[in-house]
Formats: sequence, structure tokens, C-alpha cells
Amino acid sequence: MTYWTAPTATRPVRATVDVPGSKSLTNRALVLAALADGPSTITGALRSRDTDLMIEAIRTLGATVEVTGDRVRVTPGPLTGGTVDCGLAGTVMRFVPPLAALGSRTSHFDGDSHARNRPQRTVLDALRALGVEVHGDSLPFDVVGTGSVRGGRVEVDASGSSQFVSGLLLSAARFTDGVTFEHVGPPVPSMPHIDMTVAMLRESGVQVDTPAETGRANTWRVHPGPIAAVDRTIEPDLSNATPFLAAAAVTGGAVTVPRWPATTTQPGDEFRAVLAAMGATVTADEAGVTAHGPDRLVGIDVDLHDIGELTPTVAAMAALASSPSRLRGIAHLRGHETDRLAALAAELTALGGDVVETDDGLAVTPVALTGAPWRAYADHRMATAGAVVGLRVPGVRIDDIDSTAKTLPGFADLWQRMLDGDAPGPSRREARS
Ligand SMILES: O=C(O)C1=C[C@@H](OP(=O)(O)O)[C@@H](O)[C@H](O)C1
Ligand SMILES: C=C(OP(=O)(O)O)C(=O)O
Repeated sequence: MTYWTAPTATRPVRATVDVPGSKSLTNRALVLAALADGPSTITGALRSRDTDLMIEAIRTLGATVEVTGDRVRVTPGPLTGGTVDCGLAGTVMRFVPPLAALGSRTSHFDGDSHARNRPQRTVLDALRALGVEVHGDSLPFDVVGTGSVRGGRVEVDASGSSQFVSGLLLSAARFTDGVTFEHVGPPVPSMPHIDMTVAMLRESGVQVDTPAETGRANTWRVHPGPIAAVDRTIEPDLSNATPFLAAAAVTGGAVTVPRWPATTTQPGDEFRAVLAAMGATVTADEAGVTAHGPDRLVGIDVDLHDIGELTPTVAAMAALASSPSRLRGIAHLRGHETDRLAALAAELTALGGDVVETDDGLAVTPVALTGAPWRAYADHRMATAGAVVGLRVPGVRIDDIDSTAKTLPGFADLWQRMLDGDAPGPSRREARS
């Protein structure tokens, strides 16, 4: 195994870092494009393992996809079926089975070994309740496509992942009766991601009723009808922006992320409030959003239920702060790329840290840290969290920096260029199909 030694900042980090497109927006755009009533173009698409897997998935199911750098042209075709590799992508595992159910033949789904442990059953049980034949409860599984899905009303417990809701809503307009989806159970996490799904469906002309409109808590209704082809430009990935902004925050520097959207459904936008609560100053102007680090961050007591994806970055900052932190509301992170609560506690403890797993989060008490190996567990955000800690702790050696390719290929170069004060963004990949 080749370790990547995270570079230590010898001075406050000052840079502008242009991050590529959002994973969540790109993968929703791809699914909607495959279901649409005509061809569409996605500009500024993220090109990464998760999005390339989604491109392959919709091709397998019948779409024609032409890729030129970060421009993706999708021409929908009659939905068919085949073998879908989900890798470790939650969006592929949870968004594609409802699409496959509309196909004309059986689709077989599998993925990385850890993906087999990620929660999956809720989507498959929901499909069964809507009249679809499914074999299996977790990866690998088969979805038997018959060319149509009855749809109707379904009650499920989506407390494990918002993606169970988004996945069903994305395809539901193409089900004969649409879908009325009622969540029953503890609160659904990552609600902004469901708002993102609803907003994109509406852009595509789909009639969606949210709980405010259905008049029932936790109940969404998607009316049956066509999904219009829409050309989309993808916003930068604000969750992937967080380690770079954190670099300013933990070194007393200033990092700007250009093209930050004025309004967005991305949960990464909430990171600005987290930074401010920890003592950083955040400004927004025509250059983008800039984080200015204080001499020393202060700890935070925060419920991250809605923005759990940001936890690894926040935990890394908390470990470098001057006072303790409590991160709450994130029990569902145990079902992410790895058990992120256990992984963050283990890796920060291995550096000499004082990090305790609680029922629903982490308690972080800052103490002096020393360099040691840092396991990424194939999780892109564990790798980037290690890079943040490494800015202040010499000798943090990350075992699998390439895991960042899940959503941000070229991370190590971009990180080094940020430290060199020159990070205009990853070079655009050459045209390939
Ligand atoms: O729909 C999406 O694009 C996502 C939803 C969230 O999943 P969970 O609700 O499982 O946390 C988030 O953490 C994930 O990175 C992306
Ligand atoms: C939870 C994440 O990914 P996924 O889409 O695979 O669930 C993440 O990117 O933090």
C-alpha cells in the first residue's frame, strides 16, 4: 500500500480553489435525462467514479450518452435492462432500481464489497409494494422489469437515508399511477437532498406535492406524467468545497471558492454557518465565497442531521479547535461509505485524539495530535478529513488517497496546488465517450 503523506501548512493557506460539479446534482440530472421525453445536455457535470457509474447505468438501461469533458449529452431510448455496477455510490444503488423497474427486462445490481453492507432494503421493499418483482434485499439483487410499474401509495421507513425517498420520487412520474410516498419512522436525514430532488423534478415539468401540499407530514406525491427534457448547468460541489474552506479555517488563512451559487438546494451551503459558529469569517462577493480563518477555531455543538455529508470535515476542524465539540443527529452515518462515526473516532484516536462515539454522533475534545497512518476505509470524505488534519499535524499518512476519485478525482494535486497558492481547478478531462 502506498501512503500519501498529507502536506503540512507552513503558513496560512491562501488560495482560490475552483471545485468541479456537484455529484448529487449531476446524478439526479442523469436519471431525469434518461427518463425524459427528448435529448438534453448537462454542462459542468461532475466526472468522477460515482457519476461515471451513473452514466454507465443509464446506458445499460437504454440511454445513449455522449461525453465530452464535463459536457454530457443524453438521448433517452426505450428502457431495457442489464448489469448495473453501483461501485460504492449511494445514488446509483438507490436511484437506479426504480428506473430499472420501468425497463423491459431483468437488471442485475452489484457493487463494491462495502456497498453490500449499505442499507438498501427500503427501496426494494417500496418497489415490491408498488407491484415490482425484486429478488434480494441488499446488493447483489435483481429487479424484474416488465416495461411498466403500477405505482400507487407506499409507506416506508426512510430514516436510514434520504436517498430512499429521492430514488423513488425521481422515477415516479413514469409509473402508471405515480407515487404517494409516506415515511413512517424517526426523522428522515438530509432533507435538503429531498428538496433538491423536488426542485429538479419541478424544473422537468413534473407535478410534485411536498408534505406542505399533501397536508400530511412526511408524505410526498408525484403525479403521473411526462418528464420534460431540460438542459442543465451543474453548480460546483459545495460539499467537496468544504475541505478547502476548512484549510483556511484551521490555518488562519483565506480560501475562496468561485462560482458559489446565490441560492442552492445543496447542503454544503450550510457549511458557511458552521464555519462562522466555529469562529471563522465567511464573506461572499463576485469572486465567490471566502473563508477567513481565526487564530484558533472554537468548538461547536451542532445537529448535523440535515447536512450529515459534511461531518468528516467538521470533525477534522473540531479536533483542531480550542474547545470541545458535540456533533449530533448523525446516527445514519453508520450506513455511509463506511461507518463514519466509528472511522472518525478510530482515526483521530490513532493520532492521540480524544474522540468518543455517542448514540447519534461524536464528542470531540481537542488534545495535541501526532502523525500516524490514517485509514480512509475507501471513503472519499475520510481521506479528505485526514488531509485537513494533516495541515496542522505533520506525518498524517493516508492509506488510500485515490478513494477521493469517488467524487473528486485529482484531489491530491488540487490540495497541493492550494498549498502552493495556485489552484484554479482540476484540469478538464479530455473528451471520451
Ligand atoms: O441524494 C443525495 O445526493 C445524497 C443524499 C445524502 O444521503 P443520506 O441521506 O443517506 O445521508 C448524502 O449524504 C449523500 O452524500 C448524497
Ligand atoms: C454519503 C455519501 O455518498 P453516497 O452518495 O454514496 O451516499 C457522501 O458522498 O458523503
